[in-house]
Amino acid sequence: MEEAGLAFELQHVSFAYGPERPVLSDVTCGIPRGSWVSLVGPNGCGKSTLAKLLGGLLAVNGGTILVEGIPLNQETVGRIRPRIGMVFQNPDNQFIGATVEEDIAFGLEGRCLPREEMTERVQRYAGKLEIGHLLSKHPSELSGGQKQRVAVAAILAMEPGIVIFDEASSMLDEKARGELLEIVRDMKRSGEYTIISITHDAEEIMASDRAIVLRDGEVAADLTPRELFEDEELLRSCRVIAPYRIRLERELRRQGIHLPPDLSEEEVADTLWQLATSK
Ligand SMILES: Nc1ncnc2c1ncn2[C@@H]1O[C@H](COP(=O)(O)OP(=O)(O)OP(=O)(O)O)[C@@H](O)[C@H]1O
Repeated sequence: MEEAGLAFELQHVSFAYGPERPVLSDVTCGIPRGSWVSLVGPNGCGKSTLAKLLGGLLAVNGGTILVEGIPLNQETVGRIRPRIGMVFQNPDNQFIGATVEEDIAFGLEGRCLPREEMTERVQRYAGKLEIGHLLSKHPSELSGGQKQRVAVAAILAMEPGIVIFDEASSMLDEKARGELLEIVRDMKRSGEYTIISITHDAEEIMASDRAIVLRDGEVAADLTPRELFEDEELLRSCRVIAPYRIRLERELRRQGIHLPPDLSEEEVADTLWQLATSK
């Protein structure tokens, strides 16, 4: 693997919270720059712990994490951390400002940016996240989905190259979840970000480039979403349900009907209609 092409390279990473069995015992994997990787696995397998290690919020007990080729350690963490933005599960816990505008500006104040640039960035990222009309609102006036948009705007305004979403959509309703997924899709399309999403959501995994499966403190698999969704044993162990489309394809295969991959919903319906009416 070419080091320069990797946002993260993990070599034999281990971590324990205390003297008990380590949460992560030997994690080795690479995350290419500009890619979108889903981190999946059973509850308690250490996904959030790994996210915190990647974000420099915890330090490894053993092994190495390279961020864009630089070893993450006590000396480099201050330099590396601003490159990495993290969006967490609970939108309420992430709101720091008294208004949306203050909240987006908060992180920028820490960066000591000139006031005009700060104002310009708040406007620009509020516009991108379609929350420009909410800038003067108090968090109590916002829905969960709107708060999560504010959290994303606040992170993106700091212009990180890497963004980690730790179950960021799990507390949102279906509509807000779909909207957040669109935001992440746009981020991927822009080519400006390496994205890591910790998720159990099939749609989200399907939209990503690769899935890294954590189990028993190690990487159990590093594969494409389609490969993951075809592996029923692996899916069960991760507590992930394949998207309806893939489950339908699998059931049809059991009946001897092989649909070509990547058909649109309309094409699937047409193919099934033709099969049904040709008998
Ligand atoms: N601050 C902490 N102190 C001690 N143990 C912790 C701490 N945080 C997490 N753990 C433990 O470490 C293990 C891994 O937790 P972690 O949250 O990383 O898993 P996860 O895969 O993200 O789980 P989930 O899918 O349920 O969110 C769990 O057994 C958890 O109880």
